[in-house]
Amino acid sequence: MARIDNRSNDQIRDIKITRNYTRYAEGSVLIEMGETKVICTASIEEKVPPFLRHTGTGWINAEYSMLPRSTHQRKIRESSRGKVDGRTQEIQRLIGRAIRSVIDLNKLGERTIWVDCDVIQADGGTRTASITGAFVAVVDALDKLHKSKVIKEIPVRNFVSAISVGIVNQEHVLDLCYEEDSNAQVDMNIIMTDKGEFVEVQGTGEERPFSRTDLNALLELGEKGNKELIKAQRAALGKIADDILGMEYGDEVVIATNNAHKLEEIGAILDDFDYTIYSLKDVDLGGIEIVEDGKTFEHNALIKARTIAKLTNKIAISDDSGLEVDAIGKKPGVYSARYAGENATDEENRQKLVKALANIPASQRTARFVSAIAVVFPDGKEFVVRGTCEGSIGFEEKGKNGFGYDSLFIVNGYNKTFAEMPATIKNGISHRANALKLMKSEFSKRVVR
Ligand SMILES: O=c1nc[nH]c2c1ncn2[C@H]1C[C@H](O)[C@@H](COP(=O)(O)OP(=O)(O)OP(=O)(O)O)O1
Ligand SMILES: [Mg+2]
Repeated sequence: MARIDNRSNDQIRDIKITRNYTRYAEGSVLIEMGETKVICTASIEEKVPPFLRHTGTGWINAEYSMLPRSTHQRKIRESSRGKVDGRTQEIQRLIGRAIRSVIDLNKLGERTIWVDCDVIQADGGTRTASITGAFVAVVDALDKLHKSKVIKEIPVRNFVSAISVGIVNQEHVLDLCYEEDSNAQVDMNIIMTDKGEFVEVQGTGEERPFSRTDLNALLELGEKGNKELIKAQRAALGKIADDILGMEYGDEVVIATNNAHKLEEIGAILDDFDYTIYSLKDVDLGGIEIVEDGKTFEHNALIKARTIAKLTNKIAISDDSGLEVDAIGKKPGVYSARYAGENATDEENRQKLVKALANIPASQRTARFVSAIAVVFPDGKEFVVRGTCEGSIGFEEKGKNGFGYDSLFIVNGYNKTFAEMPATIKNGISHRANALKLMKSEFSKRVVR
């Protein structure tokens, strides 16, 4: 049977979230779910209820009300009646619990956020719309506190939203309007986080009991609806949401290097990295020439990753690395690959280094490998980290493993060159390993999976 507004059973109403709707509150949102419209504000008060005084912990309190003419018949103001009715009590407690569940109250500090949800037009789902809208208002209020440096970070652990589901005319439907709500056999409100976890499920067999199969179907609908609501919250909050949640970028990365040895090492070190790793060959860019004209490892790494992210529209990870030898003013540095000239082989570079250091005594042959790892995302966001490995330069080559300057680089504490070690040892202690470790931790802060 068709729904009264012709939606499919699993379709939410049009949602619109307008931020900064009124002027004075720290957070102010108009949320519209179809014909249901609620103004949600979040106001900061620099004190807490008595039970939290001197604990350093904050609080969030919610109030809810409906304007007299938000409904078909005028509803008498609670202030005129002189008391808050049971339904209002229940709803405002629900809103408070939902918002508190995703906020780190310790990090909020000793202050209260007052959430006010005022329904200006009711067409079903006012409590769920209130929660979805209030969350956005609270984030805006917290963002203001953060921007004015009152709090060190925005203490939001998760996004939270709410939607109604129910059984109407024996069918499972999502996001009931008033007409459907008043004819529902089963009525349920589902509050969920962006992680797909439940905060609260309130379900009632108003007209008849419901089965486990019904319940499963309703939860399924609730999950779908909440996903869409959280998408709308994210879109409304833009960059603030990205900073809290990180970005979603898919699960493919390209290693932006033409050096097969580096590729192998990076692949081995990123063995536990939960992404599908591609090389330049896999994306048909093998052999691409990128001009590395930066003055630092970091800059060159960014140049390489930016180019490949742009060409592939995937996350690009690059490495720019080299050797800093103290006795010759940290040379060859960013010129390590071209030390003996443009297109020099590893062999030629090593021979040049051995000659340049011929008269330098053992004690003055200290050096370090440096690796800058850059990550550039398809939308242009980027970061770069640096790892190093300390050692010294031998008088002659030793060992057969590895590549580049490995046979000349004696690792501190090992008394062996990188070329004398198995790859598994090198990949646990190298400049590249150290940089990639930092990369992984920065990466996970910026990305949601
Ligand atoms: O673990 C290492 N063991 C030995 N040598 C190393 C290492 N790590 C970097 N190196 C040397 C090789 C090259 O002479 C230069 C990197 O130059 P660099 O431009 O970053 O790499 P590359 O041109 O070979 O490949 P690409 O730019 O496509 O990533 O430092
Ligand atoms: Mg290069």
